[in-house]
Amino acid sequence: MFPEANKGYSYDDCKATADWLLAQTDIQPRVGIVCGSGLGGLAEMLKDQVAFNYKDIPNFPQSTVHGHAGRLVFGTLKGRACVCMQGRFHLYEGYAVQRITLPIRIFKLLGVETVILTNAAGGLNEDFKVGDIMVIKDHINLPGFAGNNPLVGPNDERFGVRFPCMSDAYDRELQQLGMDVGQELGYGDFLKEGVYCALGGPSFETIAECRMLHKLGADAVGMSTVHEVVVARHCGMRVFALSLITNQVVMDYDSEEKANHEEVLQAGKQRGLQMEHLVSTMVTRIEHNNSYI
Ligand SMILES: O=P(O)(O)O[C@@H]1C[C@H](O)[C@@H](CO)O1
Ligand SMILES: Nc1nc2[nH]cnc2c(=O)[nH]1
Repeated sequence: MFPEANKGYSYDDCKATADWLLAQTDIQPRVGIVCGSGLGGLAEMLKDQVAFNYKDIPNFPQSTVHGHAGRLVFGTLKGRACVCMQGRFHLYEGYAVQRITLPIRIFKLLGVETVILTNAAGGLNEDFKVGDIMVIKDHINLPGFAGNNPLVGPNDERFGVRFPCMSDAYDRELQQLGMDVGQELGYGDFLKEGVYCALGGPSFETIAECRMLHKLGADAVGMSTVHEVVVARHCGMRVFALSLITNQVVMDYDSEEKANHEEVLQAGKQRGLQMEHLVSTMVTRIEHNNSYI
């Protein structure tokens, strides 16, 4: 009934992977971080690192995209225990959506309560500039519209309910905290809020598609994150997510601009440090405020 590739990720399989990891580190993370394209530098900030290459972790897929190192790093960020995916998986790599979201369930079984995700995205909102950081307030899951939702298949109640609510997908207190921390750090000029829309990729959008997504209410477009968010919310973890606007999408037939992965990685290099600083400061504040954790 379900594709072969989706088999083998039962609760027990996820538990086996989580237990395998926990047996090799004393770090018990409460915060799980997923780094987007070119944004893996955050993992380097972790102290007392215990790192695993994805190829060595039972059941883990492999990273195949430039800018996604393929390491799971445990460590502490300003004293708080974290686990960080230095590289994520995408639909366009050929993995089933249930497979690319497996690490999120492993986060849950490791004891993670809050998930922080970053991504690189194209700006649809005409007020956005390259280098802007967008606090994600909501998403449009276009692969999900077509039935490609990570929760398709038998539901295991140990993870969550059959029909999870998504109207509160992005934790409102964490969004506010993100905006406050960004202002305190002096990022006001390039800190935005908005709606992220995910497509399957790997082709970038046509002009007509960008115009349509803009009309639908999306502020930024990418190829990830929403599947991870659905799985994180299904199993009750809180979510905070940031997009780095790495390029302006092309909306005009007279434009000579062409989206490409190199400019995406380049924008990550230019704004990476500020993204890392925002996330690490968020992590500190989550620790200091018991209402968040
Ligand atoms: O993993 P993210 O969503 O940051 O990666 C984006 C989407 C594509 O994988 C890639 C395009 O340049 O960057
Ligand atoms: N789909 C999509 N993903 C991106 N990731 C970074 N920029 C873009 C973009 O313009 N479109």
